[in-house]
Amino acid sequence: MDNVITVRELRVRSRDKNLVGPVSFSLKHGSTTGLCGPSGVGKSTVLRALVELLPNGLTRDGELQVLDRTIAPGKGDADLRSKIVLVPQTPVVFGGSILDNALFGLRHLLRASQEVLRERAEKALEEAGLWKEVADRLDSPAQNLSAGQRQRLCLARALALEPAGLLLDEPTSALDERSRDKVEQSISALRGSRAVLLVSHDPAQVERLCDTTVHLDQPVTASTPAAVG
Ligand SMILES: Nc1ncnc2c1ncn2[C@@H]1O[C@H](COP(=O)(O)OP(=O)(O)OP(=O)(O)O)[C@@H](O)[C@H]1O
Repeated sequence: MDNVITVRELRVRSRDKNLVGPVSFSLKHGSTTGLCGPSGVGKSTVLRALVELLPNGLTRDGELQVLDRTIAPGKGDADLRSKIVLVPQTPVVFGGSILDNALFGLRHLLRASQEVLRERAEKALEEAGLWKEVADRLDSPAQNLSAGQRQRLCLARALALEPAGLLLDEPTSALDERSRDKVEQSISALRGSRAVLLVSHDPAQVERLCDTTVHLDQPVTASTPAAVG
């Protein structure tokens, strides 16, 4: 199976209004795909649709296939969300330690000894490019990390689940150049091992990190000629 995610004619609707799409694309194992388009066109909404975490009132149709499973609308579950993990634009850091944060999610999904869980979390911190900066303070509060480190901690939390696909929503939009470079290095290192869908407003970043690009156009509505026939 080469494709981790395949999407055909995906649309997101709010009651009778088409908000997003139709859009079709596939994410190949080991490749990084940019998701681009003007503000408000629906990039974040597409990411949420892929993990079946749309806000109340929004529904999707069209085909969504994750690995060898077709996900019917409304049938997303924990299994889907451990294989495909969404890292939101604003890093969510919980009140505990750096290690607690890296383990969050994994603790709920993996029945394993503390030792095994910790190994997985440490590996994920390494993969996210944060290990060297936090190895000597895993028990200190995650809230003390810088914005760039928080973003990489969220990446580590996602990677600890060993997902086949990662959906990254503008992971560097709030960062200075130095922090951005570090996050980009971490994303770059995922090439070959994960399918990554990266929402970015920055064409240079897409050029640096992505193998292919999906351009999201304004939604097709019933009144536009493109929707007829
Ligand atoms: N819960 C909701 N109910 C109704 N409409 C919504 C809801 N959430 C998002 N939308 C609408 O869906 C459209 C797409 O929003 P979305 O945030 O996905 O765009 P975006 O391309 O990610 O924008 P940006 O680049 O500014 O982050 C917008 O018109 C937005 O107003």
